Amino acid sequence: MKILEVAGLNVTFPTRRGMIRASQNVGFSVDRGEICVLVGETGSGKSVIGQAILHLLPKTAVVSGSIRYGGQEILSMSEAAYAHLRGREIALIPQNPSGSLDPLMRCGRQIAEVLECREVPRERLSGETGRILSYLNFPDPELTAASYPHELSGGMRQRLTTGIALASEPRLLVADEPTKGLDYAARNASIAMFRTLKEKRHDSILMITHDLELARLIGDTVGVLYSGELVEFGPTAEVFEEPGHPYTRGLIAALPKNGMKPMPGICPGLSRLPKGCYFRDRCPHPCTEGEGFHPAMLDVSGRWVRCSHFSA
Ligand SMILES: Nc1ncnc2c1ncn2[C@@H]1O[C@H](COP(=O)(O)OP(=O)(O)OP(=O)(O)O)[C@@H](O)[C@H]1O
Ligand code: NI
Repeated sequence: MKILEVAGLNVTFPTRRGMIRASQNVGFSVDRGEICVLVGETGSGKSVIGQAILHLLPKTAVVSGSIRYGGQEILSMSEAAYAHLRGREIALIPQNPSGSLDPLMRCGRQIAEVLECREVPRERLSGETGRILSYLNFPDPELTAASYPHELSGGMRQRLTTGIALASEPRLLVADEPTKGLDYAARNASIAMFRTLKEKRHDSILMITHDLELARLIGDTVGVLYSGELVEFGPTAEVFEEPGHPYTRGLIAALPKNGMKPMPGICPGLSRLPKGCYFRDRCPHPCTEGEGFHPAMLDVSGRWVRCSHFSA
């Protein structure tokens, strides 16, 4: 059962430097209880997809395509109608936790406040707050509940914002770079938390990250973005074991554990994309088709790859 279905999503920003095509014909879906991870280098259009799902794109953005949540079209929904979904049904775990935490309120209270908004009865408040805290991988949840945000580490603050998002019982969580700027230990704590959410609560999560290893560790499915479009999408284990697109192969080879072999070249600018294959200039095996023909996403038994040479 699909909770999220994105189809033919285009997001363009008209600017003085031309049209920036931040998202092009993006399509993928997320099943209930599944973690889907979108990866790609900076500027590849990851956050724009999250913003489109959350109705957070700036008014200047030109948007087309379809985003369905639980079968209901939400991309064209009015702001008034969408306001009923935001936070309650679809919640964002923001990249910067400081902006969403109240510095003057104890951490446990910040979760309890959201529960109060949902009219959770008084006698169940502390139990419910404790239950949410237990998912967040804090060494001492009670101590954390009694602390103020400035007394927590950056990683703990990030996990607390996830707890605040969970308190409204959303059915879909969108996490934009939840591990950005965290050190090794904090990143591992965050990964453990997302694993718990998946295993114990069966949360449906769309995660946006540049961290390929994070995708491998927690994603059920992974989508690889390049210059505003998906070049590969499929079950995580399959994509990592047998990447179908040369860009995915390059990303995997560039991981530290694989010898950190950098990919030569840079991606083309989003305001002057070439006519054919966007990856052609960097491709180790550039084909003649890719010169003038833009490859479509090919579906080979549930794996989607945007390369004329892909076959399973
Ligand atoms: N409001 C905006 N106006 C103009 N261009 C924008 C706007 N928001 C995003 N863009 C452009 O759209 C492209 C995609 O941006 P996006 O933030 O989705 O990238 P990203 O993959 O999330 O990168 P990062 O890893 O750095 O967060 C970028 O080229 C960016 O400059
Ligand atoms: Ni981003």
